[in-house]
Amino acid sequence: MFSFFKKKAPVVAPPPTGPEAPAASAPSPGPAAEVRVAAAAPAEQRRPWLDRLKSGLRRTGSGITQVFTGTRIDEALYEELEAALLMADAGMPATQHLLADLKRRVKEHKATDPAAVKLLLVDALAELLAPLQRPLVLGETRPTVIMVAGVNGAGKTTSIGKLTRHLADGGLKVLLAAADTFRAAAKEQLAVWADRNRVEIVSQEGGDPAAVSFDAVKAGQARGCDVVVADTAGRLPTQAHLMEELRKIKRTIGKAMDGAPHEVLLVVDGNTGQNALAQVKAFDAVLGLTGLVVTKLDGTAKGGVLAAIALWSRERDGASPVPVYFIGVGEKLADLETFDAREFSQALLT
Ligand SMILES: Nc1nc2c(ncn2[C@@H]2O[C@H](COP(=O)(O)OP(=O)(O)OP(=O)(O)O)[C@@H](O)[C@H]2O)c(=O)[nH]1
Repeated sequence: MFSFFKKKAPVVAPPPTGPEAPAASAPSPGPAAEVRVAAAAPAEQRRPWLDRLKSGLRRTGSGITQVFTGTRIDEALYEELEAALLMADAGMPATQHLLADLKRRVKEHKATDPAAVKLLLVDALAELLAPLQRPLVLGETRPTVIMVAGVNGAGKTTSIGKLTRHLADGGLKVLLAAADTFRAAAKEQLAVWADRNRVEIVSQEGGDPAAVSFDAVKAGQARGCDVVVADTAGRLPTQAHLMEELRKIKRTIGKAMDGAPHEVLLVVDGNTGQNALAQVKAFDAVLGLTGLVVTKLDGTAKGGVLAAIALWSRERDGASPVPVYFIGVGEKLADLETFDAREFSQALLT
């Protein structure tokens, strides 16, 4: 379970008075909303999630943990580990990074048995993944505008649905922009997930996705929404015209509200392994990503891609790492959770 917790008391601007007050029709940014942070529930409430995460990651983890069932720490063990990490789609740079770091730790701790080395690998992986762990913060502006992109079937709509439920449960007013104007069922899918009573949707079948997003942001401002989430149609990064369309959606959202979108999220299917890393790089080059959601880590043998994303993220040209806000291990509401580097490493390897 995770919730959106209040971080600090609301900063309420005094209502404008006197001759400088803006005309009633002028758009007003309104008072700053309460800042909310996607935060994990207390440890004991998180236990069912940990069990799901552990079982979801079993296929990725088993190949790696098998390396540590022997009795000796020798070059053969490291070679096997290298092969296992590559099989898990960690990629060569992250694999080399982890091996070098692990050897250093083994020396430092004078570890003498494979079980102890495995625990040192948990530490090495947790440290590599740590920069990806950052909570999603909402409410620094009102509305906070979140644009969501990804390839077809990555799990965008499902993840938005789950996220929206958490937001609504946290008492936040959410408006969805069905900017996936290609797929007729996309709007209905959003509506089903998002609890019709509490979440409003701006859509326009067959319309221009940039126009839908613009209207949604304007509607979100006018209706005093806390969050506007724009769901875009799936596309491959090789489809230049569709990537250009994404750029246009982002630009148009910026015209509707200064500084928006405040978050540009990419949803990637963890089951696609190294391909997911290629998607992250390509979408980042076009959009400038602020966060990731990694879905379908259940049942995949390629969950090592998170290590590859972490290494790329840490070396990202002059920019801060792109955090993984949420990971998904199934289709149910409870299967989407905040990402925790140590929790992930432990679930994978122990
Ligand atoms: N096993 C598993 N399935 C998931 C997960 N997240 C989403 N799915 C499923 O993946 C399928 C595609 O999800 P959608 O949310 O429709 O994907 P999308 O990215 O919106 O798809 P397009 O709009 O076609 O681009 C659905 O059947 C989801 O239930 C996950 O974490 N694990």
